[in-house]
Amino acid sequence: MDIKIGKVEKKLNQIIEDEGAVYLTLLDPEEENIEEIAENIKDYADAVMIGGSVGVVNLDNTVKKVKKITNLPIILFPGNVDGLSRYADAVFYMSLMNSLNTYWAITAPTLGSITILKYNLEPIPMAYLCIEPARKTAVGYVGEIREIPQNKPKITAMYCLSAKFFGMRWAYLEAGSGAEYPVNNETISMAKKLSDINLIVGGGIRKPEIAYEKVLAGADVIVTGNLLEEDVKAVEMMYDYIKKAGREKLKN
Ligand SMILES: CC(C)=CCC/C(C)=C/CC/C(C)=C/CC/C(C)=C/COP(=O)(O)OP(=O)(O)O
Ligand SMILES: O=P(O)(O)OC[C@@H](O)CO
Ligand SMILES: [Mg+2]
Repeated sequence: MDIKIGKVEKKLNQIIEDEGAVYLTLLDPEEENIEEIAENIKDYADAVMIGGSVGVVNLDNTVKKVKKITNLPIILFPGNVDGLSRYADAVFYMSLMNSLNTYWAITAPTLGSITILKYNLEPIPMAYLCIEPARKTAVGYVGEIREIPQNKPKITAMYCLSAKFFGMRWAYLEAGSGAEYPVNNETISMAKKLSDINLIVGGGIRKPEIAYEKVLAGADVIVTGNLLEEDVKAVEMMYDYIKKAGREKLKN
């Protein structure tokens, strides 16, 4: 079997090339007003991520609903092997590289691999790196992480380099959903410079100015989740700032 870069990943790469930055919104299948969120993000998000650390139910229905409303690519963001749906387009095929438990680093993705093949989902190979303050969030607890400190940016950068050497094309710098503060700019810029892997940054990004800074620091993709659960109209300004930073990055 040939491993080819699939349609969704090509689209993300194309947006990075043309616009300098991608905006992904994360929807939690647990969320009650999923339709309202989908309706509001459809003109701004480049693609939709769907997933949760705990309590994932009705995933198929959620994916179908979001697909019908938005027509955007749906990328699964599985919190475990049950986070897969045949109705999605792609899946972040992720290893939580800094987990203390090999289950999250390799067993869960391995157990999911056969389902991904059978469901014909496009796997997007990604290192999932949980950075301070992720330990205090759901993913830190569930994923049994060995938290990477923010004042040691080189450690994160080395994980990104390692991911690249392993053949992964993406690294997700995750401060944790609902994090008190996001991954700092120094960590992002060192990770990008050392590894030049496609960088996704998320967790605790609530202000467009902050997303703007993260893109200029080296993030290729910005993810917001909780923000839109709290104020769905915030999506427009978030989009504007991310794309503005993307254009500036392309100029330099
Ligand atoms: C590739 C396959 C099949 C599985 C990979 C499974 C792995 C490695 C999971 C890593 C550990 C984990 C629990 C990840 C969760 C990622 C995720 C869906 C986060 C979304 O945010 P929540 O943690 O649900 O946030 P809230 O607390 O805001 O709801
Ligand atoms: O919910 P927030 O804090 O935006 O985090 C989004 C994402 O990084 C979680 O995996
Ligand atoms: Mg959740």
